[in-house]
Amino acid sequence: MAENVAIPTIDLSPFFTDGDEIGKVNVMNSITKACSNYGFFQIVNHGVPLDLMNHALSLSKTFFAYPDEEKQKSSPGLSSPLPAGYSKQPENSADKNEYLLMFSPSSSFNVLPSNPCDFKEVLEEMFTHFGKVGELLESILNDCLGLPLNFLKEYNHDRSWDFMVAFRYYPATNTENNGISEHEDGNCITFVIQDEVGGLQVRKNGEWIPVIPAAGRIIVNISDVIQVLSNNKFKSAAHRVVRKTGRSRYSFAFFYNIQGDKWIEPLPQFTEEIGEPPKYKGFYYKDYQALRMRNKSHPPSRPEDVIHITHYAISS
Ligand SMILES: O=C(O)CCC(=O)C(=O)O
Ligand SMILES: [Fe+2]
Repeated sequence: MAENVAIPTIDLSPFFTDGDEIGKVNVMNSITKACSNYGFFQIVNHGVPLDLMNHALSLSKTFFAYPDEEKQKSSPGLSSPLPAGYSKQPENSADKNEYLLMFSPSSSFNVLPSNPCDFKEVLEEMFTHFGKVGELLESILNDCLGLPLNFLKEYNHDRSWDFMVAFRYYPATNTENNGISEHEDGNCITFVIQDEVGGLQVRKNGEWIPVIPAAGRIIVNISDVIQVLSNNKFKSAAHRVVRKTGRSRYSFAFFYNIQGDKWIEPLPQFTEEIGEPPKYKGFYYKDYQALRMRNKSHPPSRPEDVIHITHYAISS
């Protein structure tokens, strides 16, 4: 494993400072480079208060330490498109974690815990802050890709499919340390904070690079939708979580998403306008989501049968 290769950390403060145009261009160049190479970077000065992130991680530890009976008071409702509420991976799952999933604070699907008492409020605040970071990053990516002003904002204006997950990964055993198997995310842009235990790893040029935990940093990864829209100009990052022995690991992931009825295909700016063939067939996002959910509910016995974005790839 490549211990000495760091994931770039990018300071977003120029985007919170009036008139720092040179700073903005520098940030955009760094983000363009990270997204073109392997789709992963970290951000600081992103607008999410450090106290809030620490408080959220600490309340999450309190919540997951409750007996199952208490946690299961937040079990998901049946009609929810994703299991909003508390769930545990089934015993036979390769992934060893339990999690609490929520949609936007205004969603009627949410089943948020009433204990610890300020957890619900802190989760909702986290969601709102992450949503703002999502909008900021989307507008930066829009400009990095050279798309018309506000193109992605208008194309992806419906925020109802965004969701956030608080995770607890169990300590590794002597024989087994998989927290989440290698994957790419299906949405647009993912934001992750992890506690000091660490364990998130990114694949770069065939090597696994650990993302070293650092308070206040948000890890950003480009996901499949952006990879398809940009016809592979920006890469959807392969990553996994490896568990450590002796300690549980806690993290939050925010999935800045796109509404299911959206048609996703490589944009003309990256295909016909530059004489490049599209690398993907178009698809409705909800169909891709359904296939990905099926991977989880009915895991194929052969790894090569797991559906990835390559399912829509056009072979050249
Ligand atoms: O817990 C983490 O650090 C990352 C989780 C993740 O990759 C995912 O849920 O897609
Ligand atoms: Fe992921």
